[in-house]
Amino acid sequence: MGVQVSNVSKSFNQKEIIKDISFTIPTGEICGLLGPSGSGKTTMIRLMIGAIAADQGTIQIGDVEMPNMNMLKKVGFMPQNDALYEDLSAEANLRFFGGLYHFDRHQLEKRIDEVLSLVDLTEHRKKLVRNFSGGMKKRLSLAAAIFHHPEVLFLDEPTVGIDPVLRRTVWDQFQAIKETGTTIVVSTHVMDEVTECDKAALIYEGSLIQYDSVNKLLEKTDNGRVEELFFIASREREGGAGQ
Ligand SMILES: Nc1ncnc2c1ncn2[C@@H]1O[C@H](COP(=O)(O)OP(=O)(O)OP(=O)(O)O)[C@@H](O)[C@H]1O
Repeated sequence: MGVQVSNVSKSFNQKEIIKDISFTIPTGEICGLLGPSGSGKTTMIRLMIGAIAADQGTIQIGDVEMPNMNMLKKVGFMPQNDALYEDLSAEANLRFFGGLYHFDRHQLEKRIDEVLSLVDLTEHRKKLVRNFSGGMKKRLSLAAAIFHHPEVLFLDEPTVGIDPVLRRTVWDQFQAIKETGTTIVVSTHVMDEVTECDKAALIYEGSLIQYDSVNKLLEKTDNGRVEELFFIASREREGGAGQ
């Protein structure tokens, strides 16, 4: 399923945080939401999953307008701060999250084995999450987010705080999930990660400054680095403010 964002705006306390954003993510692609800290990436994800309602505009997943409770069964979400139970083991966490999707006992245990293997945590399944490293927690959160075979997966800064080697492993896992036909929306402020994505939405101070395939975006730069597009936007803002 694809995602369509049409003229979406959102304010908090009279301050416009998302400013008239539109873009369309085709089915089965990885779309990066890139932007500096505070630019509005998390807010955009919360709008897309229907956790908050837009003030203006519409968001559709497939042909269903969000927020929509039924669509949540087809959507996976990995929040920025891991929503795991520290006092439970990895497998007990998954049993809890899996239980929310009404799997029967046999399916539940089978799926726990599958997702633990996918994120390479099988040998740590009995360990309490409290004793997990940051990277292990990220991988377990990913396992929970994909547990119910979502058709669209939203990942909010999934690689924050994990080392470069593990980052590679995590991206390999996202690519493997994409190969199953899942659409992935992933926010990051690590500009180099754009090359892992098919498309990227560049968000700056709540505005969408660019949306295109990653190849085309990089062609717009002199040095092949996407940061340049943010520098240009920032200079244009400053120039505009001075006029
Ligand atoms: N519920 C809220 N109430 C008031 N302000 C909010 C709320 N949620 C977000 N904001 C503000 O909106 C702006 C964008 O925040 P958001 O978390 O979407 O940015 P971000 O790009 O995800 O940043 P980061 O990478 O640091 O997580 C920030 O100024 C933040 O303080």
